[in-house]
Amino acid sequence: MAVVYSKALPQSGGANETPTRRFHTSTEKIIDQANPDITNIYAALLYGQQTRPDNPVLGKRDVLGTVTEDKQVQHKVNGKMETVTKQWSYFKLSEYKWMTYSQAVDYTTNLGAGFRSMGVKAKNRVLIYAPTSREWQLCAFGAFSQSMQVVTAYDTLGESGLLHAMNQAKVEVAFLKADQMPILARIMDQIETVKHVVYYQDLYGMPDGCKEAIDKVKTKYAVYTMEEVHELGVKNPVERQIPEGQDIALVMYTSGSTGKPKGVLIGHQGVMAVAGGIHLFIAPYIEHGHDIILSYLPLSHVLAFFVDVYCIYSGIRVGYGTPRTLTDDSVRECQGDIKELRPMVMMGVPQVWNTIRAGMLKQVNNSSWLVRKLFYNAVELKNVLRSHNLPHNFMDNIVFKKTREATGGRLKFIITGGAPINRNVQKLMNAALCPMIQGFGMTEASGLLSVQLPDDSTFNNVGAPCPSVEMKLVDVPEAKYFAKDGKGEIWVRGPSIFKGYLDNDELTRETVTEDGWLKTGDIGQWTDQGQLTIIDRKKNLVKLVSGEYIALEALESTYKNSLYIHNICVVADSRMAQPCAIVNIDDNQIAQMADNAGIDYNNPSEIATSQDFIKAVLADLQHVARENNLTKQETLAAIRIDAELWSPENDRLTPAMKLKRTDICDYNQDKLEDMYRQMGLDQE
Ligand SMILES: Nc1ncnc2c1ncn2[C@@H]1O[C@H](COP(=O)(O)OP(=O)(O)OP(=O)(O)O)[C@@H](O)[C@H]1O
Repeated sequence: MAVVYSKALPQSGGANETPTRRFHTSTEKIIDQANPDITNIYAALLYGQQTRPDNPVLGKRDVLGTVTEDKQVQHKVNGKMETVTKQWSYFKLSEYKWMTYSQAVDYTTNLGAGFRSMGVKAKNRVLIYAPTSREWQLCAFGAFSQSMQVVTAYDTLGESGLLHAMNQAKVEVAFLKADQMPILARIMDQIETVKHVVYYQDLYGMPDGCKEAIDKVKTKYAVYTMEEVHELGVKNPVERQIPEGQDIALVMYTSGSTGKPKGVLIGHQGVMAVAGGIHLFIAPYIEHGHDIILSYLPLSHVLAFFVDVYCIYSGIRVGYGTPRTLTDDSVRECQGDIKELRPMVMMGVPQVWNTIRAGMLKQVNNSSWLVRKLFYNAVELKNVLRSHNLPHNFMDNIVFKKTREATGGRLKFIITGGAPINRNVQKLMNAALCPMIQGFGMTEASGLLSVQLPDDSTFNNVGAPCPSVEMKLVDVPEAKYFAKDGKGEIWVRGPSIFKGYLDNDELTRETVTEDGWLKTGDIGQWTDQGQLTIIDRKKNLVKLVSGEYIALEALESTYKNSLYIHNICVVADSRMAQPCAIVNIDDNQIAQMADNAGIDYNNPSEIATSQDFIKAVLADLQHVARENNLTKQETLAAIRIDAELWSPENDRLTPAMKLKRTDICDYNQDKLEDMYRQMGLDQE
């Protein structure tokens, strides 16, 4: 009999809403804390210290140096191949060095005492503007040990965003990596409330320009290294001032996919309710005190943050890595983070998995016909066997040995979230690596709202509601989504819901109802097994000229099946009968793709605008549409290519790797207008 992952509460639901559903084993009670009675984030670390004091918990690699290499790149110029020399620099890293629970408690207690002796008090705010690292998390726990609040700012955030976060949140202390100091130096005259600046640096040192920036910052602020603050704490010990559950832990800014990031007030108990909820169902799949997770996604994003906290609480070691050093190819004279750490669990946003998939398929597609056939059939077979609960791991040693070894060979399951994952990507990862589970989360819910279990072999869903929330679907009449058909906007309620937006009560009232339901803005549907499927986001539903709605994100996820594209932004409005798209193709790969498609060109810089190449890519995308049974009105009518790789650095993606639609359209205005002309649309 099929498992039912969530259950409807009796006597719930109404004319415009589905019954309320909860995780199948917690229909009586929503989980509101981690056990035993852990309602604040610092207590999660203390719990680890009490239960496994000498177990390693936080691991990092030191940067030992850099290695610069010349690379010969082939380019076709005026019909002739030319070789250009480019310089690339790579990090050389140490092995992982671990801090035990006891050491982490001592260090953060001293750091908190250090903050206190600088004059920082409970409820004051410490802004962390640094990449994901052990230092990031130690600073956060140091602040929590004295009931200070942490304000998060993505390390890729530009000057204006950083200034906005610092001034809006009335930050007292700014904590940075030395590399970020030049940015602080540039905006320091406009910073209003900061009194102290604390920085850390790599063992190897800091990049050019940072020392001068630090000197400049010192003219206005008291500047300390992290070690100096720690030493201050050692010399001036004070009692820890552990927060209450209802205290605010974080001012976390959303990723900004729908506009300006909003400052979300997240409570300690909210995060620990999520941790308690996860523990209820994930504990059987984990070897606590032994398993390791690789943490490399931005800690300023809720997804990475709550997973780290859960791991610290439950005894999963957290090893820090960076997107720049994950694989062996990206470092020198050492192994990449994945192979060095050999994690059992790893998390990623769909963009990460899409890149891994493209790498795998490139290798497979370059092999002989027989190997290709064997590989693709094995992917299908392993998924089928898994879905019937039949033995399938024997295939790992025959077909998937290489792909598994590339990720250290110990992965038990991988987690994807933050945006929809393509079914084919999930299928491939299930087979070539290990089970991939999909979660659905939101900053306003302290992280997790729903997630699949590791032995759930179904696709196109984000699992059951987390035991820390209850959920219902509510009519969205303008888009013709009705609860009576089992569809509607996802509303959630529970202890993990946020405490409001910073300085924006009006938006808080619009987002949370008086009786505590958070309106997620996402459109969902229940499966027969009680899992949630996300059909789209309210803001990304677009009405076509026919009056029908199309779901942009869902379409993008489908079109990513084309191996031509690195990323895609589907564009539609009420003048159109069919959508069009801006397609992002990596300019390092475009020449190879054009060669494969037999397209003639004189210079690679011409390919993105070559009509023949555009036609070839569009034809492939239309083929993908047919293969996936998209309707005519969901099929792309035209495309244009943007060959500058979209990234958070060039403002085309949010730091959580989601599309920044407005920015993408602004940067490609000419291309859009050209496409609209081709589609016979009036210019607005
Ligand atoms: N597995 C998933 N599938 C589809 N969408 C997802 C998934 N996980 C998260 N999301 C989307 O991410 C949203 C939450 O993201 P986050 O809190 O980072 O802010 P954002 O919505 O991206 O940014 P902003 O609120 O500034 O526009 C959810 O509301 C949902 O739309």
